[in-house]
Amino acid sequence: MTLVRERRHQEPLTLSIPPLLYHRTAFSVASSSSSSPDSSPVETINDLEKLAVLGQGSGGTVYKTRHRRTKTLYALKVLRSNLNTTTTTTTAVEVDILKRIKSSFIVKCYAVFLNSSDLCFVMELMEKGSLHDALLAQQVFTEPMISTLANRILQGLRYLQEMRIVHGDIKPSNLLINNKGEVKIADFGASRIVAGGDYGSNGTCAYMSPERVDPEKWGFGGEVGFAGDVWSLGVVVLECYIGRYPLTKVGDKPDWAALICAICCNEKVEIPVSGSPEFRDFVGRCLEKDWRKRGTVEELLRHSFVKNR
Ligand SMILES: Nc1ncnc2c1ncn2[C@@H]1O[C@H](COP(=O)(O)OP(=O)(O)OP(=O)(O)O)[C@@H](O)[C@H]1O
Repeated sequence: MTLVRERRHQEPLTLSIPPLLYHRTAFSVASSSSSSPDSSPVETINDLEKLAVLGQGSGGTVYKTRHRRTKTLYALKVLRSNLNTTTTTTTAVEVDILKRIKSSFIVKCYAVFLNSSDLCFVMELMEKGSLHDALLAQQVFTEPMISTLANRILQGLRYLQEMRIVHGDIKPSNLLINNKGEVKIADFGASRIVAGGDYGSNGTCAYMSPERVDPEKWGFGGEVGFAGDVWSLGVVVLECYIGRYPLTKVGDKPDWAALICAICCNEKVEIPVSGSPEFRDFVGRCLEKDWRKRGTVEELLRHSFVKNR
């Protein structure tokens, strides 16, 4: 991981893609209007040359790429081959979701190509990397910065909610930042279109809500998935304020049991007294353990901490 992070700051290195390796398939996603890359869409994967590795996730690698003719920069996420039934299903869900999305609060996907079993997602390049990178670099987040960030994530969640999509994996590495400093939601690997309250069991445990970790104790119902995304937002917001993962204490053994206990036990999450009353109330509404009492996206968008951002 350290190696990858170091490499992203190096001069672009040209990694050529073997010709004819990739071919276009029925997965191709129509690009939408507005921002500049749309006027020069990627027609084949060979239009792109790889410049550097941007990051690595559990399923594959993300590259910085450049369109050979137009010189437009894109991010290219390559999900590794040997797709089994589960990953194929997950990926098909991700592609289906991406096809429907058009929001300035969500990272744009211009096209998806299939290379035998590798899937390549051509995405909007988010030049400043992820919020996770920013936290690792010990960037200090002031309350106004956190408020703007929370407002954007909530607007993205509102858009998804209108489309009946639960993201299911809101966490710092899935929140990307562009050159303008705008945060957008990325990565729909764990997302599910809500049908009768069903939403995925994938996602990252540290940011999962109590009802996802222990549904028997906390119960479930129609809007439970959306409430889970709000919980994750609360964890992210608190993490930006504190500068480290906030639900376990410094010195706690960072094991699975401690994490589950911190998420699911009955005590309220501690919110630093140094925060403003608005900040403390906002985080408290997100990190309400009982999802039925938790703030909704609409309510939180009207909250004084994020309003008018
Ligand atoms: N569109 C993009 N623009 C710039 N950097 C990106 C983009 N997409 C991803 N990245 C970088 O690549 C990293 C890996 O992304 P990826 O979505 O593959 O995995 P992840 O979300 O970090 O982890 P996991 O898939 O295991 O949950 C991100 O953390 C980010 O730093």
